[in-house]
Amino acid sequence: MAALTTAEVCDSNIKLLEDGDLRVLHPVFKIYGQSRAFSGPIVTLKIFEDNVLVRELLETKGEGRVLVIDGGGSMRCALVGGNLAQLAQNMGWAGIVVNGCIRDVDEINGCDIGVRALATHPQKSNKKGHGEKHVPIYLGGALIHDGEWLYADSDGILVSRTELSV
Ligand SMILES: O=C([O-])CC(=O)C(=O)O
Repeated sequence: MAALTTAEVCDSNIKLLEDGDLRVLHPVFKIYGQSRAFSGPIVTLKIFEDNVLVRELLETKGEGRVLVIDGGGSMRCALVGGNLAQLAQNMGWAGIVVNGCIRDVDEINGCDIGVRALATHPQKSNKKGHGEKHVPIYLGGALIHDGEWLYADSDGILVSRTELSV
């Protein structure tokens, strides 16, 4: 998205915003990772304090996709750490957005992906494997479907029903 900022997208797509085809996530996410601006097709994941499925997805080829994790906003453990961020980078994911916490922030900030999360937490999550992949999730005030497109930069995060032309 080098040539296109989220602000410009908002300014030039008022109709899409009104219709809900383009949504702005609430400004509650902090910015981590080397990539301050990133975009790609969304893979959704719904989990709660259990990150086994995060690893399962990040072990597949990212192909420029963005993993969007609804972790229920839990402030009690981290769903992504340095190892998973490194894995995401190695597998070609563009970014990870977490409605929840992350840890190993110094390592994550060294990874060549974009990461957004609510906060940091030093404790790891459960490892039972509970959760659902590719389901609709409600995150940052927006309903998000697997396969929609995410655009993030320093100003915010957009979700679009379709790919936006850049
Ligand atoms: O494995 C975890 O639970 C998360 C983590 O610490 C990492 O990715 O390094």
